[in-house]
Amino acid sequence: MSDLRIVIAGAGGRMGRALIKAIAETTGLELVGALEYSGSTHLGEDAGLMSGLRPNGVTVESDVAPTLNGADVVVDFSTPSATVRLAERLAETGIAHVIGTTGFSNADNAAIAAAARRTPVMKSGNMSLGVNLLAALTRRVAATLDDSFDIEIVEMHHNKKVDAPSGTALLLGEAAANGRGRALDECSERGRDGHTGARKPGAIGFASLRGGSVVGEHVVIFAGPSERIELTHKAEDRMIFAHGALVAARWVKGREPGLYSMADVLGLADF
Ligand SMILES: NC(=O)C1=CN([C@@H]2O[C@H](COP(=O)(O)OP(=O)(O)OC[C@H]3O[C@@H](n4cnc5c(N)ncnc54)[C@H](OP(=O)(O)O)[C@@H]3O)[C@@H](O)[C@H]2O)C=CC1
Ligand SMILES: O=C(O)C1=N[C@H](C(=O)O)C[C@H](O)C1
Repeated sequence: MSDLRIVIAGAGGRMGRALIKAIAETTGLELVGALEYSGSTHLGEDAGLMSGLRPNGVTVESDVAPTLNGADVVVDFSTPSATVRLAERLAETGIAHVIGTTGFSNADNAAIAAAARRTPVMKSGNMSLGVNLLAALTRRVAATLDDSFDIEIVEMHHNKKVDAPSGTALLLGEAAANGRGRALDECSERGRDGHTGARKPGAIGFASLRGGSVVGEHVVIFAGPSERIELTHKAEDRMIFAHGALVAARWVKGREPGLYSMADVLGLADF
């Protein structure tokens, strides 16, 4: 008997398959649907077999409406445009939405916030406990040190990642900006190249490296006069994101409509 009926969106991707495995390993969770886009080569496959498991009788589909039938929550690690479309559909149904997708534009974020006025949405650029604790620490350190400590965020990911900076780097940047009492949009410096001029005081800089099979590494650097603090997180297995997303799925079911973060789920909002 399951207590949570889950649909995975982006089912054929690296995270989709990790989530299908994590659901199979977790008591009380049931996979009731697996969504992919209409041109996907995975359509019609058994979701268990696709994920390296035994067949589970759930077929990968592109048709959203029947797949949602009876679901409590959709866990979505797909693409920004697919996630925004799904958020609009879920707002009509009241089914909860856990969003791990990254790479959203400001317009995408506004559309998701609008959907969250009608259904509960938990959205985070990183679902791991470690990164969300790192974000809380980053906010505290940024608030403690003044602008004589420059903040730079460096991330490295595998060579298949399509967005930069990573969602996690942006989450850490938001935390740092929040600690300094600023909006990230007003102080972020991205993609430096050529004659950039000296660094602006109070800026938050981002650098992205891509290569090999790196699951995800983030360093927040506070570079001051003659000393430097570096806060680091290294993800060694993407199952940490899958397990975090499933904790969020249990937490978000039955909440009031609203846009929640992983800090809410983990009780770190006032850390
Ligand atoms: N928040 C977090 O903790 C984490 C977030 N992520 C983010 O999750 C997202 C997915 O990552 P990852 O699994 O590595 O990437 P993948 O490219 O492996 O997976 C994305 C999947 O979504 C599919 N897809 C494309 N369009 C649609 C659609 N319209 N409906 C449903 N599925 C669709 C893709 O199909 P196809 O390949 O055929 O195009 C693919 O199977 C990224 O944005 C990534 O940054 C990743 C890890 C952790
Ligand atoms: O694409 C990935 O792989 C990851 N994406 C997320 C991000 O953009 O930060 C989370 C994690 O670092 C892995």
